[in-house]
Amino acid sequence: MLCARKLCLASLRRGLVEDGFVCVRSESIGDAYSVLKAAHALPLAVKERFSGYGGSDAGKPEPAYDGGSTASARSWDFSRHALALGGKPATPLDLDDLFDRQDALGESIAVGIAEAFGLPPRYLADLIRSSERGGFGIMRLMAYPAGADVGIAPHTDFECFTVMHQDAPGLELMRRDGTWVSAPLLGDDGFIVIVGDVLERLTNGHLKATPHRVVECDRDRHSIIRFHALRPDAIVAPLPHFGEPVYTPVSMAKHMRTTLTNLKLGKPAWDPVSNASLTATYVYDSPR
Ligand SMILES: O=C(O)CCC(=O)C(=O)O
Ligand SMILES: [Fe+2]
Repeated sequence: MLCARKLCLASLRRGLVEDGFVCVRSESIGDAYSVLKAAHALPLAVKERFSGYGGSDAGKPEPAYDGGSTASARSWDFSRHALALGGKPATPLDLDDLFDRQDALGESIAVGIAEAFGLPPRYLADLIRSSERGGFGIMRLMAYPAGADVGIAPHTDFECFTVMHQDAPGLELMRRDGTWVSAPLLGDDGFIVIVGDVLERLTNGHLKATPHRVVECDRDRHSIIRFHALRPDAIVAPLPHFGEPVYTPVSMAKHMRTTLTNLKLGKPAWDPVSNASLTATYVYDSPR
């Protein structure tokens, strides 16, 4: 008979391979949405003083991942690693406690994914955090005003995996068969985990980065997103037991730099014709 742990790992594996996402239960998100709403309600002049705020109201719109649409998303972004752009403070918020809780959940998920795919249990967990400052990657506290046509255009996330929470419907995920499904509302303690570009590359395409988008909402919507990235110097290359490599090696830092620079140059991250991510399969001529 299969033990509970094995069943759990088998359903994690099946969900990530076949659907591209899984739902997990954890500690409640608590009062994070009241912090988020208060931060979004700050006057524009205040928001402009912080590097971590982005939105068209502050002249820093969310990139058009598909090269054409205008996203309504506004976001307070926070990271413990390199987000102090232009010498401005990142946010007026104290987000350390939420970030720590996200780190703890991310670590459990990283161990689960490693075990589910036959890797040493701490293989990913040790790459997604530094011992001094905690987890890599960015937390986003997002707001989508009611009524816009596009909340956020289709894309895949550039990091290893993403943990998502929403307070209203709007997030859609593309399944492996190309159909879009609405992400479920899971209550205070339920989170959606999706695959990022880095996990696709590490598994040599065994897992595919999960395309997702936020569609028009008829009421204000908020979400709390956490990207789990690898340490910047980690080389992302297909692991040997996933067969003959079909992805080129690249450092985490270079993958981020390349995807973000391309977006700034107007090169989309998503191909609306083939309905597929462009970033997950970038070909690199050198890892750094
Ligand atoms: O708000 C959401 O649910 C999705 C946000 C997202 O996809 C992103 O920030 O990359
Ligand atoms: Fe995303």
